[in-house]
Amino acid sequence: MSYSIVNDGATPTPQSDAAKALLASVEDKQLYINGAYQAPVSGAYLDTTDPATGKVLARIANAGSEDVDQAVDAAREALKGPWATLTPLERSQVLNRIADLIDAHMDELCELEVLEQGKPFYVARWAEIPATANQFRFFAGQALSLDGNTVNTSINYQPEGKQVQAWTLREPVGVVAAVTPWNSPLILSAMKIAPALAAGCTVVHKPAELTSLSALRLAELITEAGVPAGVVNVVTGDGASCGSALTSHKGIDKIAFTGSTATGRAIVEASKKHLTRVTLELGGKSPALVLPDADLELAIPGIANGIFFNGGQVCVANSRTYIHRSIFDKVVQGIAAYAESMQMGHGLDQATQMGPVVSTAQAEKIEQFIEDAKAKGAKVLCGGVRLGANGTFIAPTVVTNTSTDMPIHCEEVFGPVLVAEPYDDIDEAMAWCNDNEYGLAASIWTQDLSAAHRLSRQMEAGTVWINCHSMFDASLPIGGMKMSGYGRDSGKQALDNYLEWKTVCAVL
Ligand SMILES: NC(=O)C1=CN([C@@H]2O[C@H](COP(=O)(O)OP(=O)(O)OC[C@H]3O[C@@H](n4cnc5c(N)ncnc54)[C@H](OP(=O)(O)O)[C@@H]3O)[C@@H](O)[C@H]2O)C=CC1
Ligand SMILES: CCCCCC/C=C/C(=O)O
Repeated sequence: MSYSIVNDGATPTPQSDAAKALLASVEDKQLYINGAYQAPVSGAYLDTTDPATGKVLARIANAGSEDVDQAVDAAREALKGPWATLTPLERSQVLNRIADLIDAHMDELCELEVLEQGKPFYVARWAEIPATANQFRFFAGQALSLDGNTVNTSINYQPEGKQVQAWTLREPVGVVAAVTPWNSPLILSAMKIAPALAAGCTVVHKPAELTSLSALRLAELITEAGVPAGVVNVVTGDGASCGSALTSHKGIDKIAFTGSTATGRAIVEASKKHLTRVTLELGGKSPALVLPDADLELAIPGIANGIFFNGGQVCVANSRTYIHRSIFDKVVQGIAAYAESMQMGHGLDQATQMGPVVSTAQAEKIEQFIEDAKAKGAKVLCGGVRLGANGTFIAPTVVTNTSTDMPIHCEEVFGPVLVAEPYDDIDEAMAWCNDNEYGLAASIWTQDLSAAHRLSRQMEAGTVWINCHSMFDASLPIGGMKMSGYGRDSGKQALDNYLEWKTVCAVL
């Protein structure tokens, strides 16, 4: 099979003025602090490029510790009011307005993400950016029901004519550092900013240095919706200086992170100094377990989409699949045919089903996983090649004949690479599913409901899908077990990350 990229990955003309401006000239983008743009103290900037072509789109400010100090000060000041003192209904209305503004700027936000991240337009337009708006809508609803409890205590203290009464209050945890990655920039930012705002917190957001443009635009829309200055601030720059200055800052009360397990560990270390609260949504190596009775009309495209969506750069991607031997050939051939039919191209090309991965470095890393597996005897059923002027396109790949200790089989590749292996015994297959340091997600493909229930209980994963994979909704908590982190984004559970319990015990 020879692979090709439509128009050699050349950039089609975008629709929005914002995207056109990015392609027309290289602007310096500043830090968004206290409701206004300001230059970084150091005057240092980093290039943001289109991964499909390598073209520089803009230069983002590389914030240092003095800039981070200013952003944290602004967020601390904003904590005093009026944001946290608005009524729940007022906060809820503002969150709904943010969602409406995201919808109103849909094409612009999609094109920004496509240009800086590489994703196909349909991924942004039909999944991630609508889901970003829905995070704000969901948490607009949650903002209306931040209830404490009244408590019947057993305190044996009854001064004459008085009684002990106790109750709990929910209060914002304070200033939140939201540190987010490059794979799905806006939706993963919204998963932190929306519940933080619903709880009455203020935020300093540090987006990934590769994909900061859409985060800056979101901050502008948040201000336009009526969020007061200083409530949401954006510090751009590299993780080593800007990210670590933020996550080790004394003025931060809570760190909400999505990204790699290695960086998650560094953040936990940084948080120890001030005992800052941390939630972590980290890497994964999620299995798809296919039983002999699976509906293959669902399973074949479902598993293919579960790994090839967004070029496999999804924390929950089903990067391993264990398929009953009786249907193994049929399933892997079906997935390989799906892979080979995928049109690679620039994300702005409406025909594109798979764009480039985010950077040349990421493409090299993925290529190394494939080459290492080949050298150790793995068989590449399709794909396995790196293409494109910028070397950033990886053809959708299916690999078999691997062993569970090969890096491609047990480590997070974060690219369009599926490991597929046959099994004979379901207990052995379940053991393979759980024999991994990660525990983020899994899927089970069967028409036997009893088996689905039983196996979902055995799976060591924060989310188990049955006859589907990567189904997200703002109402569904997402997060991991084991080395995939702790805490949950999305769902009403996510609000707990941003709220403190206060106990009031009174003699009245
Ligand atoms: N779970 C997920 O959704 C994701 C998983 N990954 C995994 O991680 C691998 C590497 O990707 P990578 O970009 O390095 O991901 P990182 O985890 O390093 O990046 C996530 C965010 O953390 C920031 N960061 C980096 N170092 C620090 C630090 N010391 N303190 C505070 N913040 C920091 C990054 O900044 P900067 O902008 O400088 O990168 C970015 O904003 C991928 O191949 C993939 O396997 C990556 C992204 C998302
Ligand atoms: C419909 C929304 C798609 C969301 C993709 C979320 C990615 C999560 C992650 O990689 O952490």
